[in-house]
Amino acid sequence: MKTVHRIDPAGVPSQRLPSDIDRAHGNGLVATGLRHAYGRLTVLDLDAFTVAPGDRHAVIGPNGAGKSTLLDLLAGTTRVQAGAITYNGQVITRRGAAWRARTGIGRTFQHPIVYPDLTVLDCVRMGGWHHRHHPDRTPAEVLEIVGLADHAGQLAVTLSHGHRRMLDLAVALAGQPRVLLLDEPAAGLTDTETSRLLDILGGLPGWMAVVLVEHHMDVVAALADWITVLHNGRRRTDGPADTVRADPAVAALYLGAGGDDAAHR
Ligand SMILES: Nc1ncnc2c1ncn2[C@@H]1O[C@H](COP(=O)(O)OP(=O)(O)OP(=O)(O)O)[C@@H](O)[C@H]1O
Repeated sequence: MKTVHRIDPAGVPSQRLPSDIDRAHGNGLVATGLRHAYGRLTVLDLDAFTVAPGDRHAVIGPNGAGKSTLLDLLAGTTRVQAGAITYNGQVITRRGAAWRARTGIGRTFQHPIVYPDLTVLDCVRMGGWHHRHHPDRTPAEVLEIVGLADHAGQLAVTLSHGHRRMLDLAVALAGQPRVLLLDEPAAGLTDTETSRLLDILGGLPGWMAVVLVEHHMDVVAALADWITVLHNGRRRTDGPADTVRADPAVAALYLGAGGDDAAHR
């Protein structure tokens, strides 16, 4: 199994230590050979992706690199076409998003979905429905954490963009994930909101693994200890966050591919 993780079809050896990979196999999320295509366009072709407990793993890359597709496949919101996903040693490739959420894989969305008829509190209740009898935290406590306690009775659809993002995070947290997948959580946030987000994410328990897709490098710098760089659906490189962020080739990738100048922020 280890060999699979050390070989990349593009010839880029992963820098993940075998001990990390072993940990992920026993008690984490492991994807191997994920390929995804829309029609004839292959948008993801990833040899391996591992998330061990407590990881703070950022996935970066220019627009269209396949980052959201990867999260969708890990969360089960998109069906796996090729490849395999295991979680805590159990094959979950064919399991749907609701099953995965109940089992501990939570996510937020690049474009949060808001139910027009539900209050903020009810949305969080829905997120934690499978833990309603023995929640680690009540929905009201989760709202307190994300700073939305004063908005509990408000219709979710009336929230500002920044508050919708916080609600999306609250819904995910109410599900008591062991792996939290975050799709551009800082997109469109003000500086104050971003700083609040960093406080919230920085305060997450150490056992919770976080996978962060993000263009804002300051957010990545604050949270990630490991970075995978995707380009055209493939793993361009991965490694410790400081090393990858300092790599001139990574900055060039953003600028050269017509992405924003995120690598410099
Ligand atoms: N439903 C779809 N139908 C066709 N093509 C799609 C669909 N969803 C995504 N794509 C394409 O797949 C590729 C990867 O998209 P994806 O959203 O995963 O990239 P990304 O790295 O998350 O980009 P961004 O940073 O812009 O959000 C893009 O070329 C995108 O246009």
